[in-house]
Amino acid sequence: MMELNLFDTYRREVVSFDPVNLSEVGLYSCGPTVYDYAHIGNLRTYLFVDTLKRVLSFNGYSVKHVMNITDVGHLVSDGDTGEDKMEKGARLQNLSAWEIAKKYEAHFFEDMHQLNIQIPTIVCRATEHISEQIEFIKVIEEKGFSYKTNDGIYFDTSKLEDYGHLARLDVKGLKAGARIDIADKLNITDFALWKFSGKTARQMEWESPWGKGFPGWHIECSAMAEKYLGELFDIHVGGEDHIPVHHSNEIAQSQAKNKTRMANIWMHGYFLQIDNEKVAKSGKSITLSELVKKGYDPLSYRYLTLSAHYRSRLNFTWESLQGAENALKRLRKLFVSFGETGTADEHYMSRFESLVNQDLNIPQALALMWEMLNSQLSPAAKKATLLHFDQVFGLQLASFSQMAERIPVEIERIAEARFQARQNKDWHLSDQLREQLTKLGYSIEDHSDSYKIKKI
Ligand SMILES: Nc1ncnc2c1ncn2[C@@H]1O[C@H](COP(=O)(O)OP(=O)(O)OP(=O)(O)O)[C@@H](O)[C@H]1O
Ligand SMILES: [Zn+2]
Repeated sequence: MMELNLFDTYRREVVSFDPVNLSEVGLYSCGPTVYDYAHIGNLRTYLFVDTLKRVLSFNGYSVKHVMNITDVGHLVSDGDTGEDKMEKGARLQNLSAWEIAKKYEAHFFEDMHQLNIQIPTIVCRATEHISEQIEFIKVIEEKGFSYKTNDGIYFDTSKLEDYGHLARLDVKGLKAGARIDIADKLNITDFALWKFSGKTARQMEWESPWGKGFPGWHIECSAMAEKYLGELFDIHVGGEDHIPVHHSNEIAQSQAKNKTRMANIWMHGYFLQIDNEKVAKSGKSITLSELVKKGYDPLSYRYLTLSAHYRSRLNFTWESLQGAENALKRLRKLFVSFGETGTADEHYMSRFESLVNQDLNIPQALALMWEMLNSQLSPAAKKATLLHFDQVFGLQLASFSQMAERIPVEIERIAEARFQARQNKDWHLSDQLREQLTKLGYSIEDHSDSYKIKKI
Protein backbone atom coordinates (compact mmCIF):
# COMPACT_ATOMS: atom_id res chain seq x y z
CA MET A 1 0.00 0.00 0.00
CA MET A 2 1.19 3.53 -0.78
CA GLU A 3 1.94 5.86 2.13
CA LEU A 4 -0.83 8.29 3.06
CA ASN A 5 0.41 11.79 3.92
CA LEU A 6 -1.74 14.41 5.62
CA PHE A 7 -1.10 17.96 6.77
CA ASP A 8 -1.25 18.30 10.56
CA THR A 9 -2.06 21.83 11.72
CA TYR A 10 -0.64 21.03 15.17
CA ARG A 11 2.84 20.29 13.78
CA ARG A 12 2.43 22.56 10.73
CA GLU A 13 3.74 19.84 8.44
CA VAL A 14 2.73 17.00 6.22
CA VAL A 15 3.04 13.78 8.21
CA SER A 16 2.75 10.13 7.36
CA PHE A 17 -0.53 8.68 8.58
CA ASP A 18 0.05 6.04 11.20
CA PRO A 19 -3.21 4.96 12.88
CA VAL A 20 -3.47 4.30 16.61
CA ASN A 21 -5.42 1.15 15.88
CA LEU A 22 -5.02 -0.58 12.52
CA SER A 23 -8.47 -2.14 12.52
CA GLU A 24 -10.36 1.14 12.80
CA VAL A 25 -9.42 4.77 12.23
CA GLY A 26 -10.94 7.22 14.75
CA LEU A 27 -12.15 10.45 13.15
CA TYR A 28 -13.98 13.30 14.86
CA SER A 29 -15.41 16.30 13.06
CA CYS A 30 -17.14 19.30 14.61
CA GLY A 31 -20.72 19.37 13.45
CA PRO A 32 -23.29 22.08 12.83
CA THR A 33 -24.82 24.52 15.28
CA VAL A 34 -28.44 23.89 14.42
CA TYR A 35 -30.05 27.32 14.70
CA ASP A 36 -30.27 28.17 10.99
CA TYR A 37 -29.77 26.67 7.54
CA ALA A 38 -26.22 25.59 6.76
CA HIS A 39 -24.67 27.78 4.06
CA ILE A 40 -22.51 26.48 1.22
CA GLY A 41 -19.43 27.58 3.19
CA ASN A 42 -20.30 25.22 6.05
CA LEU A 43 -21.06 22.58 3.45
CA ARG A 44 -17.61 22.97 1.91
CA THR A 45 -16.13 21.85 5.24
CA TYR A 46 -18.45 18.82 5.44
CA LEU A 47 -17.55 17.92 1.85
CA PHE A 48 -13.89 18.10 2.82
CA VAL A 49 -14.49 15.74 5.76
CA ASP A 50 -16.36 13.38 3.44
CA THR A 51 -13.49 13.39 0.92
CA LEU A 52 -10.99 12.70 3.70
CA LYS A 53 -13.12 9.77 4.83
CA ARG A 54 -13.34 8.44 1.30
CA VAL A 55 -9.56 8.65 0.93
CA LEU A 56 -9.15 6.70 4.18
CA SER A 57 -11.55 4.01 2.96
CA PHE A 58 -9.80 4.02 -0.44
CA ASN A 59 -6.62 3.14 1.48
CA GLY A 60 -8.38 0.15 2.99
CA TYR A 61 -9.11 1.59 6.44
CA SER A 62 -12.44 1.21 8.11
CA VAL A 63 -13.37 4.53 9.68
CA LYS A 64 -15.29 5.28 12.85
CA HIS A 65 -16.51 8.80 12.26
CA VAL A 66 -18.08 10.75 15.11
CA MET A 67 -19.78 14.10 14.59
CA ASN A 68 -21.51 16.25 17.18
CA ILE A 69 -24.62 18.35 16.79
CA THR A 70 -24.29 21.60 18.72
CA ASP A 71 -27.77 22.23 20.03
CA VAL A 72 -26.88 24.26 23.12
CA GLY A 73 -24.19 26.56 24.49
CA HIS A 74 -22.69 28.11 21.32
CA LEU A 75 -22.83 31.79 22.17
CA VAL A 76 -23.02 34.55 19.61
CA SER A 77 -19.52 35.71 20.55
CA ASP A 78 -16.48 33.44 20.77
CA GLY A 79 -15.57 35.34 23.95
CA ASP A 80 -18.32 33.56 25.94
CA THR A 81 -20.64 36.51 25.85
CA GLY A 82 -23.91 37.28 24.13
CA GLU A 83 -26.95 35.14 23.63
CA ASP A 84 -26.95 31.39 22.98
CA LYS A 85 -27.37 30.97 19.20
CA MET A 86 -30.16 28.44 19.80
CA GLU A 87 -32.16 30.68 22.11
CA LYS A 88 -31.66 33.64 19.79
CA GLY A 89 -32.88 31.56 16.82
CA ALA A 90 -35.89 30.49 18.86
CA ARG A 91 -36.74 34.07 19.80
CA LEU A 92 -36.46 35.33 16.22
CA GLN A 93 -38.47 32.49 14.72
CA ASN A 94 -41.09 32.14 17.41
CA LEU A 95 -40.32 28.48 18.01
CA SER A 96 -38.84 26.75 21.04
CA ALA A 97 -35.08 26.15 21.13
CA TRP A 98 -35.84 22.40 20.95
CA GLU A 99 -37.99 22.88 17.86
CA ILE A 100 -35.30 25.00 16.22
CA ALA A 101 -32.72 22.27 16.86
CA LYS A 102 -34.94 19.57 15.39
CA LYS A 103 -35.86 21.64 12.35
CA TYR A 104 -32.35 22.64 11.31
CA GLU A 105 -30.82 19.29 12.09
CA ALA A 106 -33.30 17.75 9.63
CA HIS A 107 -32.40 20.38 7.01
CA PHE A 108 -28.73 19.69 7.57
CA PHE A 109 -29.09 15.97 6.89
CA GLU A 110 -31.17 16.75 3.82
CA ASP A 111 -28.23 18.82 2.50
CA MET A 112 -25.83 15.98 3.34
CA HIS A 113 -27.99 13.58 1.38
CA GLN A 114 -28.21 15.85 -1.65
CA LEU A 115 -24.43 16.27 -1.71
CA ASN A 116 -23.87 12.52 -1.36
CA ILE A 117 -22.04 13.01 1.93
CA GLN A 118 -21.81 9.79 3.93
CA ILE A 119 -23.52 9.96 7.31
CA PRO A 120 -21.09 9.66 10.27
CA THR A 121 -20.93 6.38 12.15
CA ILE A 122 -22.09 8.19 15.29
CA VAL A 123 -23.98 11.48 15.42
CA CYS A 124 -24.18 12.84 18.97
CA ARG A 125 -26.16 15.78 20.29
CA ALA A 126 -24.71 18.01 23.00
CA THR A 127 -28.04 18.09 24.87
CA GLU A 128 -28.02 14.30 25.11
CA HIS A 129 -24.57 14.22 26.72
CA ILE A 130 -24.93 16.68 29.58
CA SER A 131 -23.84 14.19 32.27
CA GLU A 132 -20.67 13.29 30.30
CA GLN A 133 -19.84 16.98 30.05
CA ILE A 134 -20.44 17.53 33.77
CA GLU A 135 -18.19 14.55 34.61
CA PHE A 136 -15.46 15.96 32.34
CA ILE A 137 -15.65 19.38 34.00
CA LYS A 138 -15.50 17.76 37.45
CA VAL A 139 -12.15 16.17 36.62
CA ILE A 140 -10.81 19.43 35.20
CA GLU A 141 -11.87 21.04 38.48
CA GLU A 142 -10.29 18.30 40.62
CA LYS A 143 -7.03 18.77 38.77
CA GLY A 144 -7.06 22.48 39.52
CA PHE A 145 -7.61 23.92 36.06
CA SER A 146 -10.86 25.80 36.74
CA TYR A 147 -12.26 28.67 38.78
CA LYS A 148 -15.65 30.15 39.50
CA THR A 149 -16.90 33.62 38.58
CA ASN A 150 -20.30 35.28 38.91
CA ASP A 151 -21.55 33.79 35.70
CA GLY A 152 -19.93 30.39 35.45
CA ILE A 153 -17.05 27.96 35.79
CA TYR A 154 -14.04 28.94 33.69
CA PHE A 155 -10.95 27.16 32.42
CA ASP A 156 -7.71 28.76 33.63
CA THR A 157 -5.55 28.71 30.51
CA SER A 158 -2.51 30.05 32.40
CA LYS A 159 -2.23 26.62 34.09
CA LEU A 160 -1.12 25.05 30.80
CA GLU A 161 2.38 25.72 29.56
CA ASP A 162 1.55 25.52 25.89
CA TYR A 163 -2.04 26.75 25.73
CA GLY A 164 -2.82 27.79 22.15
CA HIS A 165 0.03 25.85 20.54
CA LEU A 166 -2.29 24.66 17.75
CA ALA A 167 -2.89 28.27 16.70
CA ARG A 168 0.64 29.44 17.62
CA LEU A 169 -1.15 31.94 19.85
CA ASP A 170 1.01 34.68 21.28
CA VAL A 171 -0.68 34.67 24.68
CA LYS A 172 1.65 37.30 26.19
CA GLY A 173 1.11 39.57 23.19
CA LEU A 174 -2.63 39.14 23.50
CA LYS A 175 -2.49 40.17 27.16
CA ALA A 176 -0.37 43.24 26.43
CA GLY A 177 -2.59 44.41 23.60
CA ALA A 178 -5.87 43.58 25.29
CA ARG A 179 -8.46 46.24 24.89
CA ILE A 180 -11.46 44.03 25.42
CA ASP A 181 -13.29 43.66 28.66
CA ILE A 182 -12.48 40.28 30.17
CA ALA A 183 -15.10 40.75 32.89
CA ASP A 184 -14.33 38.39 35.80
CA LYS A 185 -12.00 36.18 33.79
CA LEU A 186 -8.42 35.83 35.04
CA ASN A 187 -6.88 35.64 31.57
CA ILE A 188 -8.03 36.86 28.20
CA THR A 189 -7.91 33.34 26.74
CA ASP A 190 -9.90 31.68 29.57
CA PHE A 191 -13.22 30.21 28.48
CA ALA A 192 -16.45 28.94 30.01
CA LEU A 193 -16.88 25.29 30.92
CA TRP A 194 -20.29 25.80 32.53
CA LYS A 195 -22.46 28.90 32.50
CA PHE A 196 -25.07 29.72 35.11
CA SER A 197 -28.61 30.35 33.94
CA GLY A 198 -28.65 33.65 35.80
CA LYS A 199 -31.70 35.84 36.05
CA THR A 200 -32.91 35.49 32.47
CA ALA A 201 -35.05 32.41 32.00
CA ARG A 202 -33.56 29.82 29.66
CA GLN A 203 -35.32 27.12 27.69
CA MET A 204 -32.35 24.78 27.91
CA GLU A 205 -30.82 24.35 31.35
CA TRP A 206 -29.72 21.57 33.67
CA GLU A 207 -28.81 21.00 37.31
CA SER A 208 -25.10 20.63 38.03
CA PRO A 209 -22.75 20.57 41.04
CA TRP A 210 -22.15 24.30 40.39
CA GLY A 211 -25.76 25.36 39.97
CA LYS A 212 -28.38 25.40 37.27
CA GLY A 213 -27.01 26.25 33.85
CA PHE A 214 -25.66 24.92 30.57
CA PRO A 215 -22.33 23.72 29.21
CA GLY A 216 -19.85 25.95 27.39
CA TRP A 217 -19.53 25.22 23.67
CA HIS A 218 -16.10 23.53 23.70
CA ILE A 219 -16.68 20.91 26.39
CA GLU A 220 -19.17 18.90 24.30
CA CYS A 221 -16.51 17.95 21.75
CA SER A 222 -13.90 16.91 24.35
CA ALA A 223 -16.47 14.86 26.28
CA MET A 224 -18.17 13.17 23.33
CA ALA A 225 -14.96 12.49 21.38
CA GLU A 226 -13.54 10.77 24.44
CA LYS A 227 -16.71 8.76 25.03
CA TYR A 228 -16.80 7.38 21.49
CA LEU A 229 -13.15 7.43 20.38
CA GLY A 230 -11.05 7.36 23.55
CA GLU A 231 -8.51 9.74 25.07
CA LEU A 232 -6.28 9.86 21.98
CA PHE A 233 -7.56 9.10 18.51
CA ASP A 234 -6.36 9.61 14.93
CA ILE A 235 -7.80 12.69 13.24
CA HIS A 236 -9.81 15.70 14.36
CA VAL A 237 -11.30 17.96 11.69
CA GLY A 238 -13.09 21.30 11.39
CA GLY A 239 -13.06 24.61 9.55
CA GLU A 240 -10.06 26.97 9.75
CA ASP A 241 -11.97 29.35 12.06
CA HIS A 242 -11.83 26.67 14.76
CA ILE A 243 -8.03 26.81 15.04
CA PRO A 244 -7.60 29.80 17.41
CA VAL A 245 -10.53 29.28 19.79
CA HIS A 246 -12.69 26.16 19.60
CA HIS A 247 -9.98 23.61 18.83
CA SER A 248 -7.39 25.30 21.03
CA ASN A 249 -9.90 25.02 23.87
CA GLU A 250 -10.84 21.41 23.11
CA ILE A 251 -7.12 20.56 23.30
CA ALA A 252 -6.72 22.49 26.57
CA GLN A 253 -9.59 20.55 28.19
CA SER A 254 -8.24 17.18 27.09
CA GLN A 255 -4.71 18.09 28.15
CA ALA A 256 -5.97 19.05 31.58
CA LYS A 257 -8.00 15.86 32.03
CA ASN A 258 -6.06 13.25 30.04
CA LYS A 259 -2.67 14.81 29.25
CA THR A 260 -3.26 14.19 25.54
CA ARG A 261 -3.83 16.54 22.64
CA MET A 262 -6.93 14.51 21.77
CA ALA A 263 -5.95 13.62 18.22
CA ASN A 264 -2.65 12.80 16.54
CA ILE A 265 -3.54 14.84 13.49
CA TRP A 266 -5.58 18.06 13.37
CA MET A 267 -6.90 19.00 9.95
CA HIS A 268 -8.70 22.14 8.83
CA GLY A 269 -10.75 23.02 5.79
CA TYR A 270 -10.32 26.54 4.49
CA PHE A 271 -13.11 29.02 3.88
CA LEU A 272 -15.46 29.40 1.02
CA GLN A 273 -15.63 33.08 0.24
CA ILE A 274 -17.81 35.41 -1.78
CA ASP A 275 -16.08 38.55 -3.08
CA ASN A 276 -13.15 37.56 -0.88
CA GLU A 277 -15.24 37.61 2.29
CA LYS A 278 -15.96 34.50 4.39
CA VAL A 279 -19.39 33.10 3.66
CA ALA A 280 -21.18 33.55 6.98
CA LYS A 281 -24.73 33.36 8.26
CA SER A 282 -24.43 36.92 9.49
CA GLY A 283 -23.00 38.19 6.18
CA LYS A 284 -22.87 36.94 2.63
CA SER A 285 -24.60 33.60 2.65
CA ILE A 286 -26.07 31.18 0.10
CA THR A 287 -27.80 27.89 0.92
CA LEU A 288 -27.84 24.69 -1.08
CA SER A 289 -31.57 24.97 -1.68
CA GLU A 290 -30.98 28.38 -3.29
CA LEU A 291 -28.64 26.69 -5.77
CA VAL A 292 -31.22 23.98 -6.41
CA LYS A 293 -33.97 26.56 -6.94
CA LYS A 294 -31.82 28.23 -9.57
CA GLY A 295 -31.74 24.88 -11.33
CA TYR A 296 -28.29 23.63 -10.30
CA ASP A 297 -27.63 20.02 -9.44
CA PRO A 298 -26.28 19.80 -5.84
CA LEU A 299 -23.52 17.55 -7.11
CA SER A 300 -22.28 20.43 -9.30
CA TYR A 301 -21.44 22.18 -6.06
CA ARG A 302 -19.63 19.05 -4.89
CA TYR A 303 -17.68 19.06 -8.16
CA LEU A 304 -16.81 22.75 -7.67
CA THR A 305 -15.35 22.09 -4.22
CA LEU A 306 -13.25 19.23 -5.61
CA SER A 307 -11.56 21.70 -7.93
CA ALA A 308 -9.82 23.55 -5.06
CA HIS A 309 -7.41 22.11 -2.50
CA TYR A 310 -8.94 21.98 0.97
CA ARG A 311 -6.11 24.13 2.37
CA SER A 312 -6.81 27.03 0.07
CA ARG A 313 -9.69 29.43 0.22
CA LEU A 314 -12.19 29.13 -2.59
CA ASN A 315 -14.00 32.13 -3.99
CA PHE A 316 -17.53 31.24 -5.03
CA THR A 317 -18.99 32.74 -8.21
CA TRP A 318 -22.05 31.72 -10.21
CA GLU A 319 -19.79 31.41 -13.27
CA SER A 320 -17.58 28.89 -11.52
CA LEU A 321 -20.64 26.91 -10.43
CA GLN A 322 -21.89 26.93 -14.01
CA GLY A 323 -18.46 25.72 -15.15
CA ALA A 324 -18.65 22.86 -12.63
CA GLU A 325 -22.15 21.97 -13.77
CA ASN A 326 -21.02 21.88 -17.42
CA ALA A 327 -18.08 19.65 -16.52
CA LEU A 328 -20.29 17.29 -14.51
CA LYS A 329 -22.83 17.04 -17.35
CA ARG A 330 -20.05 16.25 -19.81
CA LEU A 331 -18.67 13.64 -17.43
CA ARG A 332 -22.05 11.94 -17.11
CA LYS A 333 -22.57 11.91 -20.87
CA LEU A 334 -19.15 10.37 -21.41
CA PHE A 335 -19.77 7.84 -18.66
CA VAL A 336 -23.00 6.66 -20.27
CA SER A 337 -21.46 6.65 -23.77
CA PHE A 338 -18.75 4.19 -22.69
CA GLY A 339 -21.25 1.32 -22.50
CA GLU A 340 -20.19 -1.79 -20.57
CA THR A 341 -17.45 -1.45 -17.98
CA GLY A 342 -14.14 -3.32 -18.26
CA THR A 343 -10.88 -3.42 -16.29
CA ALA A 344 -9.49 -0.29 -14.65
CA ASP A 345 -6.12 0.91 -15.92
CA GLU A 346 -3.20 0.19 -13.52
CA HIS A 347 -1.09 3.14 -14.62
CA TYR A 348 -3.83 5.72 -14.04
CA MET A 349 -4.92 4.04 -10.82
CA SER A 350 -1.45 4.29 -9.38
CA ARG A 351 -1.01 7.95 -10.42
CA PHE A 352 -4.41 8.68 -8.88
CA GLU A 353 -3.51 7.01 -5.61
CA SER A 354 -0.28 8.94 -5.27
CA LEU A 355 -2.14 12.24 -5.82
CA VAL A 356 -4.95 11.64 -3.34
CA ASN A 357 -2.49 10.25 -0.80
CA GLN A 358 -0.39 13.39 -1.01
CA ASP A 359 -2.50 15.43 1.41
CA LEU A 360 -5.64 15.01 -0.68
CA ASN A 361 -4.50 16.57 -3.91
CA ILE A 362 -7.99 16.30 -5.36
CA PRO A 363 -7.71 19.16 -7.90
CA GLN A 364 -4.84 17.36 -9.62
CA ALA A 365 -6.66 14.05 -9.34
CA LEU A 366 -9.55 15.70 -11.18
CA ALA A 367 -7.16 16.92 -13.88
CA LEU A 368 -5.78 13.38 -14.13
CA MET A 369 -9.31 12.10 -14.63
CA TRP A 370 -9.78 14.39 -17.67
CA GLU A 371 -6.38 13.34 -19.01
CA MET A 372 -7.46 9.70 -18.72
CA LEU A 373 -10.79 10.41 -20.42
CA ASN A 374 -8.96 12.02 -23.33
CA SER A 375 -6.43 9.17 -23.58
CA GLN A 376 -6.29 6.21 -25.95
CA LEU A 377 -7.72 3.77 -23.38
CA SER A 378 -10.68 1.68 -24.50
CA PRO A 379 -14.14 2.95 -23.47
CA ALA A 380 -14.57 -0.05 -21.15
CA ALA A 381 -11.25 0.67 -19.41
CA LYS A 382 -12.13 4.36 -19.13
CA LYS A 383 -15.44 3.52 -17.51
CA ALA A 384 -13.86 1.15 -14.99
CA THR A 385 -11.08 3.64 -14.16
CA LEU A 386 -13.63 6.42 -13.74
CA LEU A 387 -15.69 4.31 -11.36
CA HIS A 388 -12.53 3.61 -9.38
CA PHE A 389 -11.79 7.35 -9.12
CA ASP A 390 -15.39 8.13 -8.18
CA GLN A 391 -14.98 6.23 -4.91
CA VAL A 392 -13.06 9.33 -3.84
CA PHE A 393 -14.91 12.03 -5.82
CA GLY A 394 -18.35 10.85 -4.71
CA LEU A 395 -20.11 12.13 -7.83
CA GLN A 396 -22.44 9.12 -7.89
CA LEU A 397 -21.58 8.21 -11.46
CA ALA A 398 -22.46 4.55 -10.91
CA SER A 399 -26.05 5.35 -10.07
CA PHE A 400 -26.43 7.99 -12.74
CA SER A 401 -28.71 6.91 -15.53
CA GLN A 402 -29.11 8.63 -18.87
CA MET A 403 -32.75 9.24 -18.04
CA ALA A 404 -31.88 11.72 -15.32
CA GLU A 405 -30.93 14.28 -17.93
CA ARG A 406 -33.76 13.61 -20.30
CA ILE A 407 -36.77 15.00 -18.49
CA PRO A 408 -39.06 16.52 -21.15
CA VAL A 409 -39.72 20.24 -20.80
CA GLU A 410 -43.45 19.63 -20.39
CA ILE A 411 -42.83 17.35 -17.40
CA GLU A 412 -40.54 19.96 -15.84
CA ARG A 413 -43.27 22.56 -16.31
CA ILE A 414 -45.94 20.48 -14.55
CA ALA A 415 -43.52 19.58 -11.75
CA GLU A 416 -42.68 23.25 -11.21
CA ALA A 417 -46.38 24.20 -11.16
CA ARG A 418 -46.92 21.48 -8.56
CA PHE A 419 -44.01 22.79 -6.49
CA GLN A 420 -45.53 26.27 -6.55
CA ALA A 421 -48.93 24.86 -5.55
CA ARG A 422 -47.28 23.08 -2.65
CA GLN A 423 -45.49 26.26 -1.58
CA ASN A 424 -48.87 28.02 -1.62
CA LYS A 425 -50.34 25.14 0.40
CA ASP A 426 -52.82 24.45 -2.38
CA TRP A 427 -52.89 20.72 -1.64
CA HIS A 428 -55.76 20.00 -3.98
CA LEU A 429 -54.01 21.41 -7.06
CA SER A 430 -50.72 19.88 -5.96
CA ASP A 431 -52.32 16.39 -5.78
CA GLN A 432 -53.97 16.85 -9.16
CA LEU A 433 -50.67 17.75 -10.80
CA ARG A 434 -48.93 14.83 -9.13
CA GLU A 435 -51.55 12.48 -10.56
CA GLN A 436 -51.04 13.99 -13.96
CA LEU A 437 -47.29 13.35 -13.68
CA THR A 438 -47.86 9.75 -12.55
CA LYS A 439 -50.01 9.14 -15.63
CA LEU A 440 -47.19 10.50 -17.79
CA GLY A 441 -44.74 8.09 -16.11
CA TYR A 442 -42.93 10.38 -13.65
CA SER A 443 -42.79 10.62 -9.88
CA ILE A 444 -41.74 13.46 -7.63
CA GLU A 445 -39.48 13.19 -4.64
CA ASP A 446 -40.22 16.10 -2.32
CA HIS A 447 -37.54 17.83 -0.31
CA SER A 448 -38.19 20.65 2.15
CA ASP A 449 -37.32 23.42 -0.32
CA SER A 450 -37.02 21.62 -3.61
CA TYR A 451 -37.97 18.47 -5.49
CA LYS A 452 -36.56 15.85 -7.82
CA ILE A 453 -38.29 14.38 -10.87
CA LYS A 454 -37.86 10.66 -11.47
CA LYS A 455 -38.95 8.33 -14.25
CA ILE A 456 -41.19 5.60 -12.87
N1 LIG B 1 -17.21 30.19 4.96
C1 LIG B 1 -16.90 28.98 5.40
N2 LIG B 1 -16.23 28.11 4.61
C2 LIG B 1 -15.93 26.87 5.04
N3 LIG B 1 -16.27 26.39 6.25
C3 LIG B 1 -16.96 27.20 7.08
C4 LIG B 1 -17.31 28.53 6.70
N4 LIG B 1 -17.99 29.10 7.75
C5 LIG B 1 -18.06 28.17 8.72
N5 LIG B 1 -17.44 27.03 8.33
C6 LIG B 1 -17.32 25.76 9.07
O1 LIG B 1 -18.61 25.17 9.09
C7 LIG B 1 -18.73 24.29 10.20
C8 LIG B 1 -20.05 24.46 10.88
O2 LIG B 1 -20.04 25.54 11.72
P1 LIG B 1 -21.32 26.09 12.47
O3 LIG B 1 -22.55 25.33 12.16
O4 LIG B 1 -20.94 26.29 13.90
O5 LIG B 1 -21.51 27.44 11.72
P2 LIG B 1 -20.85 28.81 12.03
O6 LIG B 1 -19.36 28.66 12.15
O7 LIG B 1 -21.61 29.39 13.16
O8 LIG B 1 -21.16 29.54 10.69
P3 LIG B 1 -21.23 31.10 10.56
O9 LIG B 1 -19.83 31.57 10.79
O10 LIG B 1 -21.69 31.31 9.18
O11 LIG B 1 -22.22 31.54 11.58
C9 LIG B 1 -17.50 24.55 11.06
O12 LIG B 1 -16.55 23.50 10.86
C10 LIG B 1 -16.95 25.85 10.53
O13 LIG B 1 -15.57 25.93 10.70
ZN1 LIG C 1 -15.72 20.79 18.20
